[in-house]
Amino acid sequence: MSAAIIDGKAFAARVRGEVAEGVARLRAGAGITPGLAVVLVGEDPASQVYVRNKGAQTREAGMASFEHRLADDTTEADLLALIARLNADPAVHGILVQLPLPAHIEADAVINAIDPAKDVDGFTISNVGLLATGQKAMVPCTPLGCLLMLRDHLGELSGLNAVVVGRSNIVGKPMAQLLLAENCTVTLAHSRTRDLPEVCRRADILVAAVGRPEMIRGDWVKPGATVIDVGINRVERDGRTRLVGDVDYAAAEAVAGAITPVPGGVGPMTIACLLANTLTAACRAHGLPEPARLAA
Ligand SMILES: NC(=O)C1=CN([C@@H]2O[C@H](COP(=O)(O)OP(=O)(O)OC[C@H]3O[C@@H](n4cnc5c(N)ncnc54)[C@H](OP(=O)(O)O)[C@@H]3O)[C@@H](O)[C@H]2O)C=CC1
Ligand SMILES: Nc1nc(=O)c2c([nH]1)NC[C@@H]1CN(c3ccc(C(=O)N[C@@H](CCC(=O)O)C(=O)O)cc3)C=[N+]21
Repeated sequence: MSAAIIDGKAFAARVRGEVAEGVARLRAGAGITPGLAVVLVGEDPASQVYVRNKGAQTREAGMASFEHRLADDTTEADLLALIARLNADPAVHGILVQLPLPAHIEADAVINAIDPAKDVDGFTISNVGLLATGQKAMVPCTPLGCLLMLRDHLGELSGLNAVVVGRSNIVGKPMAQLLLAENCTVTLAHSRTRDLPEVCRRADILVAAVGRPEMIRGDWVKPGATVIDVGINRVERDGRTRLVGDVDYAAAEAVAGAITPVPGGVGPMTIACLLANTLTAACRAHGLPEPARLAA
């Protein structure tokens, strides 16, 4: 039996459609246009692709997009001054600072300078704390996208064994929090985990967020499991650059019950959730009802 393919690209298009409807209602009803500011420091080519995609999709959803591209040698003080301006700008409802930042800038200081109400990435300590304590927060886009796909595919998640491989602040840890809030039994695995294949084989839900091309083999996957592949890895194959995930897709697909492809899985959902969070932030800023279906 081969796995159902969870079509993140199609799902993301649906989510963006719902966001666009919400934006149109907000503009017509209250005269408010949600605005997203994206800040990119330096020239990282992958980041440039994402920033371009985000800008185009933001405008397509009827929102305002403000892009700030800063030189590699921008000082932390200049970046903090820009954040302060964006915090104070009523046309900006969401602020995203593309990571990683250059090494001479302290990323935590920059992130925590963002007004939590505008922190559409959900990376500030305030939003992290709200999520961890089960309070209303801005939820990080990648884990939120994974959760929406899991709910859509599985319905009820309660009681399932979930294994998240990777414990980063931007993916692994918030993913674990969201699955815990869904009453999964959560294991958070990482580079020091003993016998990772055995740990993975216990998973009804396996989320891979490692950054190592095709590390998760087919025989690490429990038959029938739902596999969410967050990894975006560029590899050279047959003289061409290709995008592969953290999961050996061909092998896992033969065992899993369902699996997300790379590309066309988690990536497009991340951007769709960023737009959803921006709409949510705009609604909250004006005390208006927010789009419940697009939240955690
Ligand atoms: N689709 C999307 O929208 C997004 C995709 N990504 C992609 O997801 C992947 C992960 O990103 P991110 O979370 O930022 O990565 P990080 O590099 O911040 O974290 C990687 C995690 O994987 C763990 N790890 C590394 N090697 C191993 C190993 N051999 N066995 C088990 N665990 C291991 C690390 O463990 P330890 O903590 O012990 O070092 C760490 O916790 C990347 O491919 C990235 O490009 C990221 C964000 C969004
Ligand atoms: N502050 C911050 N927030 C982020 O959310 C953030 C970040 N920094 N830094 C980098 C990572 C990575 N990330 C992706 C978003 C979309 C795709 C995406 O759309 N991927 C497409 C393919 C795109 C391609 O061809 O490269 C897909 O998987 O189908 C991928 C990766 C967000 N990140």
